[in-house]
Amino acid sequence: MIRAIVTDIEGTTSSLRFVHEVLFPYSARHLEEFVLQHLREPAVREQLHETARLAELDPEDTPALIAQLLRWIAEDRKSPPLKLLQGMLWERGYREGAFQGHLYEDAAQLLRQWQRQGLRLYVYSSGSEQAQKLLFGYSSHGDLTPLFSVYFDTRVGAKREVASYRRIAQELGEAPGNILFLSDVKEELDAARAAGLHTTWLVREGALPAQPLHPVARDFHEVRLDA
Ligand SMILES: CSCCC(=O)C(=O)COP(=O)(O)O
Ligand SMILES: [Mg+2]
Repeated sequence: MIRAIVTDIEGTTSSLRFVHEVLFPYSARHLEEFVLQHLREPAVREQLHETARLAELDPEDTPALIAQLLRWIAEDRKSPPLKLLQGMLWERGYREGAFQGHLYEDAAQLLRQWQRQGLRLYVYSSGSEQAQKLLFGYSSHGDLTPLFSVYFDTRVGAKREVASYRRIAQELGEAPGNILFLSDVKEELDAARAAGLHTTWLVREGALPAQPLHPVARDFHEVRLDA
């Protein structure tokens, strides 16, 4: 019996286009200014040090670190220090009304309905916890943060690793068989299923896979909880 739903964001609750055409370009435009303005803040320094460690750069060479972070944005690398810095700098964009978090109508409707039915709702995204809370807090459907109990990010592990889903189940105190994971990425679903979770593959655009190895849904209305 499904008691908890863990959802991905990009391509699942929210459009790829919003992330790639609004959020990522905003972070690319504002990264240098943000880093230089907040260089002395421990939270920012820590992520610059982590960038230097991962990219084998001099931690004092700020221009090289900024260039590395900009390359990671262009490559859509889910690098934890980049994701944490993006969360920090998107805050201004949301607060100033430069954009709202995109949420599909069906996702907003069904998430509310599932919560009313007594299901526990969680997010698991490569975007940082702060970035996730901003997206749902300043969403096109209002503040949806009260819907979710926990926001998991890459601190629990990478989304294509089986161990990450085992850890999530453990942290939720739920048997994996009571959890449904929603995502648009097959490799994430494969990892979740290998950990014993139920899965549903959101295919919002394009042709449905010929022989899907996971239950498929075009939108949240088609997600089945009787797995
Ligand atoms: C939730 S923050 C914006 C999305 C983002 O930065 C990202 O990397 C999306 O990753 P996901 O795991 O939700 O596909
Ligand atoms: Mg996704």
